[in-house]
Amino acid sequence: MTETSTPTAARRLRVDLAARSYDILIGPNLIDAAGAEIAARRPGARLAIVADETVANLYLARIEAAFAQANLPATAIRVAPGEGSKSFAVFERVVEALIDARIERGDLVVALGGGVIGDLAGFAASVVRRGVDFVQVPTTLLSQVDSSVGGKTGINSAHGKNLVGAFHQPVLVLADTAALDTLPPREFRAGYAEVAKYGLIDDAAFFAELESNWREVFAGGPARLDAIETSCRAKAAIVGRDERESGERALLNLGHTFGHALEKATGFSGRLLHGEAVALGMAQAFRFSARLGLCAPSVAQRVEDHLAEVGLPTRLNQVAGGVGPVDGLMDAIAQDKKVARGALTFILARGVGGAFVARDVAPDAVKAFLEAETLEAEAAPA
Ligand SMILES: NC(=O)c1ccc[n+]([C@@H]2O[C@H](COP(=O)([O-])OP(=O)(O)OC[C@H]3O[C@@H](n4cnc5c(N)ncnc54)[C@H](O)[C@@H]3O)[C@@H](O)[C@H]2O)c1
Ligand SMILES: O=C(O)C(=O)C[C@@H](O)[C@H](O)[C@H](O)COP(=O)(O)O
Ligand SMILES: [Zn+2]
Repeated sequence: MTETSTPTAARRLRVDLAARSYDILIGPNLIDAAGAEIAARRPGARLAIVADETVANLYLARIEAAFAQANLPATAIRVAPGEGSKSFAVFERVVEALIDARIERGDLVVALGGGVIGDLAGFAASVVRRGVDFVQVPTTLLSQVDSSVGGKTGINSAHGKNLVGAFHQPVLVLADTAALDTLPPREFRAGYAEVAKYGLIDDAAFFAELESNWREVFAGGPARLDAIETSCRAKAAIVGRDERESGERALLNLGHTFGHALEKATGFSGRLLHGEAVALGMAQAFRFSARLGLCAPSVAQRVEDHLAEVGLPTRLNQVAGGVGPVDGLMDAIAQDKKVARGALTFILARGVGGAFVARDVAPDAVKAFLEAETLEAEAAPA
């Protein structure tokens, strides 16, 4: 896709990946500008919009109108909302629908929705005709600050989270911040976990700012826009240096080794949203770091306090229906994509903003930690 100046007034960042570089535009009402933005870059393309039913009911007509105005013919493919759509069955249906719509190599798939849709539609785009380009139009906080950027796409397996997928970068990201006005509070909160993650990884000043100003971020306005931009900038920088997670990109997995195991244990269901699992997983990563003597217990407490203050879960007893036995969690952890020759990798921390990739973490230490966490949950049921 050729680089172009944007027809709309929006904040613009760039993911620098040589021939796969692309823009991230952030601002209100970008859905209405999607036609002009895409036509400026890919005139004459045919589009297939993938959306879940909830997002389709809210925004499909508007984006279709924008595409019609820019003379971009578009078909729509609807799927059920929720993590369950990151499945082989739904993936097959989307792939067949894209082929049926005669989406060719020069055309575009448009992922309109949250991270589920971005991961699913992006993966479908990566395989149809051995790869067609796609555009991310993220409509949740989580997808605007994280999943729409970086090119990880995929679906879940019975063995665990995101175990089938591909690296396939989008050619453009249009984050319409006004779409967040219709997002349910629980979903906004879940997305906030990934915002806080950037502070915890390597930006202590950002985390401190969030501790002071999180209410403004939740309320909307400039603080929210700033938080989205800071998050995208942090992710774009890491992805630009390590597109395929051979090194530092693994830092973006802070909280995810525990979190993905918890998502599997709760059946990839609405009992625990991805962002909620990440919040709990980050609290656990810091408590585990403290247990290993890597950071002070007060640091882990500070992290937990902030996540809890915004209403995110930080302890196992807050997961509706529980998470089952520790052996089930350990099985899921053994399937984590960061495992190398059977050795476990975790993202641990020496402090707020001091995350690092810890390779060859002893399974016995992880198990003992999870047993302690489980005992504590059983002693204090919610
Ligand atoms: N590829 C990556 O780098 C990456 C990064 C983080 C997370 N993820 C994945 O993203 C997924 C989670 O994404 P999510 O939290 O966006 O979930 P989601 O896509 O399921 O969206 C959450 C819910 O909000 C609804 N919704 C979306 N936009 C809305 C809007 N503007 N108004 C009202 N309702 C709206 C959806 O219908 C859905 O029910 C997980 O599968 C996770 O693994 C991927
Ligand atoms: O982009 C990344 O890299 C991340 O790890 C971002 C995570 O927030 C995201 O949930 C990602 O899908 C997890 O990646 P996975 O490789 O552990 O499945
Ligand atoms: Zn995540």
